[in-house]
Amino acid sequence: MDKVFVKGLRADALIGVYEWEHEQRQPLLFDLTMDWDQAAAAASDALADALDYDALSKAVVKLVESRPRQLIETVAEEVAQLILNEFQVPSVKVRVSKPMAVAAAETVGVEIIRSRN
Ligand SMILES: Nc1nc2c(c(=O)[nH]1)N=C([C@H](O)[C@@H](O)CO)CN2
Repeated sequence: MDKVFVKGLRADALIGVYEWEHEQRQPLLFDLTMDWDQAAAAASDALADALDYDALSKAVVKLVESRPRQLIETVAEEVAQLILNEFQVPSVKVRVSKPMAVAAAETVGVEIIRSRN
């Protein structure tokens, strides 16, 4: 299957289980990979036939920054469901990195793959 991807998408989120994390926004970075058949877009050269990665990226940042959450697992699931339902994508891989979470690590995170029923 063809893919559309977005790498290193940043959203400044209220995210975490600790008290300070409920008040201070911190960056989350998203790597998103969507299954998407490119044939129609390539033939028509029309954005209407493509998966618009700009619109998708803006929708993801808006969702992530909209309200506080405790776990990055929750964020990953919500982002996956948004992409599946709002952009009619058959399958998506969502990788969420939280670079400020563990001082001794470059980054930590979770990765999920979800498909439409
Ligand atoms: N699997 C997870 N482990 C932890 C999370 C998380 O979201 N998922 N969150 C925290 C804290 O918020 C941490 O990031 C603060 O540094 C701890 N473990």
